[in-house]
Amino acid sequence: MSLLKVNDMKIHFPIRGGFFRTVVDHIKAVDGISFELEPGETYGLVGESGCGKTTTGRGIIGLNTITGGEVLFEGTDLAKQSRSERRKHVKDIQMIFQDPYSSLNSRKNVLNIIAEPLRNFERMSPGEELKRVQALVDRVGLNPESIYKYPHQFSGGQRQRIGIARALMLNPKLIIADEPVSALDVSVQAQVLNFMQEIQKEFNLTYLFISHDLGVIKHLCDRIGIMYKGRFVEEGTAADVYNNPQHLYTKRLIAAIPEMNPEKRFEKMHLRQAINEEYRTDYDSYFDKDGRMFDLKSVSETHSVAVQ
Ligand SMILES: Nc1ncnc2c1ncn2[C@@H]1O[C@H](COP(=O)(O)OP(=O)(O)OP(=O)(O)O)[C@@H](O)[C@H]1O
Repeated sequence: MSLLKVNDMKIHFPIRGGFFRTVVDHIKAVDGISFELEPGETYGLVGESGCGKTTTGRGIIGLNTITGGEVLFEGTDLAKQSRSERRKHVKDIQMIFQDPYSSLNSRKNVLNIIAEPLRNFERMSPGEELKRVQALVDRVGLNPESIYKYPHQFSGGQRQRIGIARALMLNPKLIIADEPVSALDVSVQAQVLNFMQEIQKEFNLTYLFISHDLGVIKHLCDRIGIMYKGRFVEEGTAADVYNNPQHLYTKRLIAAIPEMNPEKRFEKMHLRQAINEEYRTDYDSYFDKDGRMFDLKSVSETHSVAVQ
């Protein structure tokens, strides 16, 4: 059984207008996406800013109300459960956020930050709690005395490690990592991602990585879904999506990845130019693999046929 099954999920936000603030339209932030995560798998959700990635993550964890479709966690539809039933599952799904500066409470020390999720779910003696926090602080590579320090006393990479320790505190099955390294220096990004990969087996974790940068996460992911305007334009194994992209939009994301090799850099510049010439003003029209153009509205149907 899949650990997570997102089935035709829709999250529409109402736009209100007029004197009576009636609903005049909707922002279709997520408009019918489907994907599954097997236990132990790493799935990448990739797309440009505003395509609905964060809304998807928040919908799975219950922070955004789902307006259509379902989210099954270990076969159970979370949205249909009572609050107390949902609580049991909510501790199995933890989120790591983009900005380790604002996501940690600056007035709490590391001990209280890391212990907080545990205190919400389990009763434990202060001694036991301290032991667990110390073990996690050690595992994420921070000094034992770190637990009495405050977030501003750490570097960006160290703060993200504190965020990871907090997420691990409840022994979750699924971690949703929303742009976990995009606020960090390039040199630190790889360290944090490598560390996340290192602990995956040890803690039996399944990852949903959310990123605007295919280059950053392609090495980590088993499968990738490419999102555009609330829908999937393409989904497949990371190798297939990266080496054999079927959609112009995916090709464009790949072309945007900075190239370190000077010879390939030139090649990539040409690719970018060619793609830009092929594009009209928007990405709403795509070329399928036979070179036919189709409208984005039909992309989800085309996609579901393609992946069967
Ligand atoms: N609570 C909300 N109310 C109204 N609109 C929202 C809300 N949250 C998100 N949106 C809109 O939904 C769309 C998708 O936003 P979302 O944050 O999910 O995109 P994203 O792909 O994660 O982009 P970014 O990486 O910039 O956060 C955007 O147009 C955004 O303005």
